Amino acid sequence: MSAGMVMSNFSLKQGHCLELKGIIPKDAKSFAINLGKDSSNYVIHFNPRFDHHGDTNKIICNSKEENHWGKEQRENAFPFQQGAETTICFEYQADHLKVKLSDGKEFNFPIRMPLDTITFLTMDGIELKSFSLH
Ligand SMILES: CCCO[C@@H]1O[C@H](CO)[C@@H](O[C@@H]2O[C@H](CO)[C@H](O)[C@H](OCc3cn(Cc4ccccc4)nn3)[C@H]2O)[C@H](O)[C@H]1NC(C)=O
Repeated sequence: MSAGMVMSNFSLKQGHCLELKGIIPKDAKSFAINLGKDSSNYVIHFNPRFDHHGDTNKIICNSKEENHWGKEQRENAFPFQQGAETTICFEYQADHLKVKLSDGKEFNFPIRMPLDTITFLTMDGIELKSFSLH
């Protein structure tokens, strides 16, 4: 399993997108991408599950404030394959994040805690290939 990657030397400002390309391990049960302020405060926990916690081929999103999880949001779109590369864009807007998937599908996730810029990223269970801000 890919060890967790942490990045904190960037600023995703409102109106801009963060594009991440990553390789999903062949044996992945799930992977997670977290964006926010620090390890206790995520504006989004993006957690595609192949087979984990009773979820099969579902994206689970949530927020975390001072280490407390919020309400989960489940998405049915699931353009992920174990062993393959994927590209995900996170567009930061004032009251939501627009998440754009590699098959062109997209969904919104509400911003539940105000944050001027997103400066913290962790990736678990997926190997980062490229990171770009637009
Ligand atoms: C019905 C009563 C039980 O509800 C279940 O409660 C579980 C425990 O709270 C929920 O699972 C948690 O959901 C959170 C989001 O709401 C996070 O996804 C929790 O995982 C955090 C986490 C990250 N990591 C690192 C990681 C992630 C992926 C791959 C490798 C390492 N390890 N644990 C994950 O353990 C799970 O989503 C929830 N299921 C439902 C249907 O609500």
